[in-house]
Amino acid sequence: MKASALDSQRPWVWKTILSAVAVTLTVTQLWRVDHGAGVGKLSTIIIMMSGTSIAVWALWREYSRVGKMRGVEQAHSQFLAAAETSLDGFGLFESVRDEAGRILDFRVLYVNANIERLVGQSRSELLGKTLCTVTPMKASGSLFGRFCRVVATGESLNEEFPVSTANIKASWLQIQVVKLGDGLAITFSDISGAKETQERYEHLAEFTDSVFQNAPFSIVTTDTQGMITAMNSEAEKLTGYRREELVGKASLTRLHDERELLGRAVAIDSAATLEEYGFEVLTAGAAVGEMEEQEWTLIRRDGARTPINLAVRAVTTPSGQVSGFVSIAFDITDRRQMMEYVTHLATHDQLTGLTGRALLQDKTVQTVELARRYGTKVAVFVIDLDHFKRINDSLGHTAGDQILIEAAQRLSRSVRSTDVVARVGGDEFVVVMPDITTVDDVEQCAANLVARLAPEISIEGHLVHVTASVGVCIYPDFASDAKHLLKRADSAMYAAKENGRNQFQIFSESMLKETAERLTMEHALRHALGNKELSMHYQPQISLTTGRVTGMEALLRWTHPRLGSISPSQFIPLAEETGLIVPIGEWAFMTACCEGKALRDELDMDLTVSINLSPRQFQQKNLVHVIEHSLSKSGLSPDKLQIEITENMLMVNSEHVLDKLQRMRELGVRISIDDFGTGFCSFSYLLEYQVDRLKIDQSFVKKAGTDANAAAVVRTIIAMSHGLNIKVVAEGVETDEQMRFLLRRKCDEAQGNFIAKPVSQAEFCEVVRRYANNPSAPESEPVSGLVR
Ligand SMILES: Nc1nc2c(ncn2[C@@H]2O[C@H](COP(=O)(O)O[C@H]3[C@@H](O)[C@H](n4cnc5c(=O)[nH]c(N)nc54)O[C@@H]3COP(=O)(O)O)[C@@H](O)[C@H]2O)c(=O)[nH]1
Repeated sequence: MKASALDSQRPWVWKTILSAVAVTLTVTQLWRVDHGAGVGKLSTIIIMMSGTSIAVWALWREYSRVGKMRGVEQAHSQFLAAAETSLDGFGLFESVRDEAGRILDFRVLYVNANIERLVGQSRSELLGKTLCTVTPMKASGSLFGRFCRVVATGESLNEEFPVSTANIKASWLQIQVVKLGDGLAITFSDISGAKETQERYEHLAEFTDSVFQNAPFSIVTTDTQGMITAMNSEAEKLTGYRREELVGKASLTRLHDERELLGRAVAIDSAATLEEYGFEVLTAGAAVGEMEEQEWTLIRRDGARTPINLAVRAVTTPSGQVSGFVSIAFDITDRRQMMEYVTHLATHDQLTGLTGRALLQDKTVQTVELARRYGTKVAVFVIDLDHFKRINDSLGHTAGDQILIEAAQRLSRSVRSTDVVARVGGDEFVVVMPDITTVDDVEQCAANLVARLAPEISIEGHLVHVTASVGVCIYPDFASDAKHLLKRADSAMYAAKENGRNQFQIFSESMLKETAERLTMEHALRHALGNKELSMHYQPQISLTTGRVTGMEALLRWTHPRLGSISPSQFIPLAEETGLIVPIGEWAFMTACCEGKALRDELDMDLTVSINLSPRQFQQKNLVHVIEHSLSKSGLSPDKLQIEITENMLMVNSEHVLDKLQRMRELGVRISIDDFGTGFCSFSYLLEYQVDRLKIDQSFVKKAGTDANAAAVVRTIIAMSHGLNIKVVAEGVETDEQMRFLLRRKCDEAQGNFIAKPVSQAEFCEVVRRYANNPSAPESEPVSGLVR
């Protein structure tokens, strides 16, 4: 600022400043001071603008005239320094009035450097101009009117307003207008930055509030004592409470189940109230910075209970002090129902709705644990429907399913609600009964189960008679844990089946012994192959047309050094159950192919080797490869190998069985159906799978001479097989009479002890040579002369 500009205005400036002092300035101290220049008075005056002191003004008033002049000049320069260094724009304006004394405008008397910067004009340009020409203010505008009011009333004005004019370098201004003589002292503060920050905060607050209010989950905030301080709309929906009913009035614990809070409390101070200990339980993790979520039960306003997922977080001050908590919750009724549904699906049998195998095992373990603790007994019943497979195959799977459902319902109706009823396999059920007192009770329950299952079931107009075999084992009498309890009840069920079905069997001391023997045998069987205890025997098969030996059935033999010779009917089922049949079967294949080929070569005869394949072997993935490998290694021609399978294996209609049979046929191997007549195979299956040979089951052959029905079965099988161009062999021929019967019925081949018992490879040559030296024409000579 040029000093001359102010100098010219000096008398007025002083007049106005001094009158402004009366209004806005504070005289803070007055002294009387004596100094060399004379005697005077010092006043310290602080001008407050926008809440800040813009000038500290010391007035030294000398009593002498010279001193007076000097003091005025000094005060003048101090004011200038103060105004010029102010961070705000500062200006002095005098009223421009018309003749009637009305204010028309305000003339610029003084502006500081910040005003120059704000309006982008120099001081020299501004001085003498009026406010309405320098700013967008209109003399008719309301702001102008308020300025006039300041002059008229002496009441200062403090306002904030946005700036829309481009030539003013601020977007928001705060003005403080004070009357100064017949004019105004105006402080312009650029508050654009503060406004921007404020706007940002307001925007953020609005955004946060909108997020809070519109969040798709319930949010409830509390203070550190648990008092609810805010809740969003979703919280209102979830709890059923309106905000005003809870905010500032209730603790978060109002929304929780007292017993649940109590149950999860680690330790409770006896003097603590529900609000205190409950809130502590809810926020225990959050208070130490944990981010865990838990499932709780929310108690709604109407008392209804809703499962919720609740996450509680602590709100902390910048210094790390917990200032409150935020609880975020959502309703998990659907999720829980879904989980329950999925868990039910996974743990229950879909057809009958009964407990499934895995859950049964868990429940049995729990029941036994409780019985152990309370010294009670547990009975486990394994129930297997008799001949269910036969019914299923003959009536169809839909009927089979209905029978299973009916059986499940009958069982459920026969037991207490605390008992467990499970379906663990196709037609196998298990009942677990806790709190059994005596063995008599168990017998009664078992008899009851057998009786309740026995009545006929009406299926699609047919009355089906389904019986059941029940095996029972009692804890702790015959089993010390759940695993053995289930296993032994299963063994007892098999015993019931062996005893004739439609009955129950309780696991006993003697069965315990059998089980122990079985375990010994299982252990021994595991080492049989490695210890070279297995061998193959061969039983000749003869043609009933030529009387010649046409082939032999390879049969496994096991001789244990201590247990002696063990029958295949004993160890083959065990090998199947344990899976040992796979390595044993592989060995049997290779041995039979090699020895069979050697016998063919040694005897120089066109002999076919028959080998048995059990159902478990069909599950072996590389079965076809095993056969192929045995054939290539032995050199046996594939068409000289007969695979013997039971007719029920054709009926399972499973992909893996049918595919393997097809691939065996492609190799050139022959397929023979063993024990024919005992299963449910229809002739269409025989054709479909291009079966080469049928073996009439020994039970029919043995009775053929004495039992008309058996004879009819044998006759029918032979006649129908011939009609289908399938060869027939009768097995288990033991007598001359049986042989004659078969000859008369034109059976193709025969096998049995009457011809020769199964013998070792070495003995087989001798048997065949003896037979070849004594050939008999089957039609003319007694067949008993064939082999001895
Ligand atoms: N998967 C495999 N199973 C095999 C194998 N070797 C045998 N087995 C199966 O074991 C079951 C019992 O066999 P086994 O004790 O050897 O009995 C066979 C014959 O000895 C017996 N047989 C033969 N003729 C007569 C007779 O006149 N009377 C009489 N009481 N028994 C006789 O029959 C059995 C042969 O039956 P089959 O197999 O149905 O032709 C048995 O089921 C074998 O299949 C093997 O290597 N793998």
